[in-house]
Amino acid sequence: MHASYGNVCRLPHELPKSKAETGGSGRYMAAIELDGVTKRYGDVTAVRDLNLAVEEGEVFGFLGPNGAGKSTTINMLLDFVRPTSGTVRVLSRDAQAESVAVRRRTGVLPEGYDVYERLSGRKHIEFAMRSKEVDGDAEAMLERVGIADAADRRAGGYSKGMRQRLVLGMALVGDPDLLILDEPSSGLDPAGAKEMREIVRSEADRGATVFFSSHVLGQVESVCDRVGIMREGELVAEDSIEGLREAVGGEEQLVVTVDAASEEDVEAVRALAGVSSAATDGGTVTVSCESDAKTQVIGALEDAGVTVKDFTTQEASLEDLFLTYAEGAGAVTGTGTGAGAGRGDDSTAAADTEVPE
Ligand SMILES: Nc1ncnc2c1ncn2[C@@H]1O[C@H](COP(=O)(O)OP(=O)(O)OP(=O)(O)O)[C@@H](O)[C@H]1O
Repeated sequence: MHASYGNVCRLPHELPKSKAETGGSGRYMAAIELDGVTKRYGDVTAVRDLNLAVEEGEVFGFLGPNGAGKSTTINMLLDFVRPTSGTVRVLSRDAQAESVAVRRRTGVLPEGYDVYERLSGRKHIEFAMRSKEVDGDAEAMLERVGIADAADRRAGGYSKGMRQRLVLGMALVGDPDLLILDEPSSGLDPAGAKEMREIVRSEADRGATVFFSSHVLGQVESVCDRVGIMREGELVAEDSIEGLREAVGGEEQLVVTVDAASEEDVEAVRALAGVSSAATDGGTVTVSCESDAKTQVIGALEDAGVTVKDFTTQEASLEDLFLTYAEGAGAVTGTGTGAGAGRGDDSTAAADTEVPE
């Protein structure tokens, strides 16, 4: 059995104090800390002066186009690759000097993991338990990842998605403090992708840190607390998705369906702070505004006696943001004039959109 760590990783600068400080102690609790990390392969600088901190209990999405340095970063976390300069700490330990201890507390789902063709799923989980020196219920783990029915079949006969589920089960063995998932949705059907999201959230809820790379931005958007975007070896963005939206100055477009609205009604909306424009055709009111002004817009219309039947919003999707940061495309405006990428309303934005390569 061997693993190849294909993708992902990022580094931090400043931790949000709300989650990073614990119990008034003032101590930052970082599960991953990269400080001034550079990795060169001959003339190629795969990672350049990377500073990144991922908090304990955080779900962090590590994004970037091909060749951005994600895999190299992940490999440095696991001491499969050593930095040319800088320091890497994982679970408060030195990633190089204490790599065995780090790996014991870390569950890894590598990209392109090869299963033992002749061993059953159950044997794989039992193998992971022995490696981690933990006891556990292999059957229950297979149940959790949705392949209990195939527990005693040879993994060589598993489909791609079943193999992915199996390797996820192996990563979850021993309730690791840190989960590193490289393209975890790869090969999964929509139900499997949903289950994966639920597992990621439940792992975070029990206190684990989840660091995962993905090109499926809908998945990232729905599960990550923060994301980091790598470009040409450098971390070009690190924030919550909402924070990235604000950083690129994106406004939202609010389309309100009403019984009837007059120019006078719309004037009240235009007067609100955070509203840059508003117009009506009588049956709908279209407003460009800052995200937190939406409630006031609806309120102002209702105060003016207008009956609001429905409304939709359009905002920059993670795909828009990704293209802005990773590809250096034009600014995201949230009104359809941004990076040329798709957008949707709040309920459908960026669902399972693959990053263009
Ligand atoms: N062992 C190596 N020898 C030489 N160059 C390498 C090696 N590993 C990575 N590189 C180079 O470092 C850069 C970053 O590669 P890396 O695999 O970290 O990118 P990535 O973001 O994971 O890409 P992808 O999304 O395609 O997996 C690339 O230019 C790559 O060619």
